[in-house]
Amino acid sequence: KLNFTSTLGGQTFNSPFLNASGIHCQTAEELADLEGVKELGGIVTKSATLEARAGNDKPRYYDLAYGSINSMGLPNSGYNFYLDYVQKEHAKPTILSVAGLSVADVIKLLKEVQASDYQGLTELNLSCPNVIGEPQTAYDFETTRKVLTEVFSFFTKPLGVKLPPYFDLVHFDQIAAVLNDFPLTHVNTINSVGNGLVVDVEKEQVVTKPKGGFGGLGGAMVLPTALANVRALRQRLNPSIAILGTGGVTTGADVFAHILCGAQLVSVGTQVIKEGLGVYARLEKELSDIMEAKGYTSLEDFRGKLQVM
Ligand SMILES: O=C1NC(=O)NC(C(=O)O)N1
Repeated sequence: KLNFTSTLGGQTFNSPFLNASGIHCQTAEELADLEGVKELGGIVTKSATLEARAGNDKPRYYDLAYGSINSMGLPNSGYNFYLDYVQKEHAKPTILSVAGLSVADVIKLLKEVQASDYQGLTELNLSCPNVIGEPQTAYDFETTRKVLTEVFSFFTKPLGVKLPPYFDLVHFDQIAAVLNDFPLTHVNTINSVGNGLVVDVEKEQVVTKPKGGFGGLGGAMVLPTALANVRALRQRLNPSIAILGTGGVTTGADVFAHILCGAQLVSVGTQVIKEGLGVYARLEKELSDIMEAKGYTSLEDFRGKLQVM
């Protein structure tokens, strides 16, 4: 039997698989579905904002052979719904994803989480690319430091951050220099590759309505970017900060690659939309087969051990 267990923020995850925040985790029904997926190690909520949001105009999601583009705009039921949900009894650990449209909103939201009885993990989404007029906070290193300084002046529960992809090695150095100054349990990397554009040549038109068709990219096409961000941050962050790998997972080999680059847990988003929640059973089987073929019995046998030439 393979050992898939790991601990994070005081919680035990019996499997390395997570749902990517935003995919099949916005409503009570979707969250109940996730509870029933035995291969899932934990449940991540849709990023919650102070007030409920309808999100951007539709169509705001489009499926591609090589991935997806989305411009959802943080549609969610408001943080009270998700904070109530995560405080209920669950067979799996939960990660409460939260997002603020301003620093003040983030502080107000996290003060409510701190004051609640919730003992699980919280993840601050600093990287949504789709709120019209809002920047991806984590591309502004000074603001990120400012936000985390204020948050950790009162927040004592397990907290991670969801990061956008970076594309410049100097930017990996700069964001790591900020994050290493705070007692984070984890970073979750990557969020979608922001502001891509898909064109329907036959119609001579964009495929999503918000923002003139600009949206976050996910799925197979972002795997190399996701792996680079997992690897670069694993090389730079304090060992006390775990890495959750998100982005581009369609096969067990992709899960293996994320873990080889340093991921402790691995999220699946676009592929859940394409294949349904049965994808987790397939990924677990494929990962297990790869591990057995290589003689590995535990994720620790190869985590973070990517070889360079
Ligand atoms: O952080 C986010 N990343 C995305 O790719 N989309 C959602 C959204 O637009 O709500 N949020």
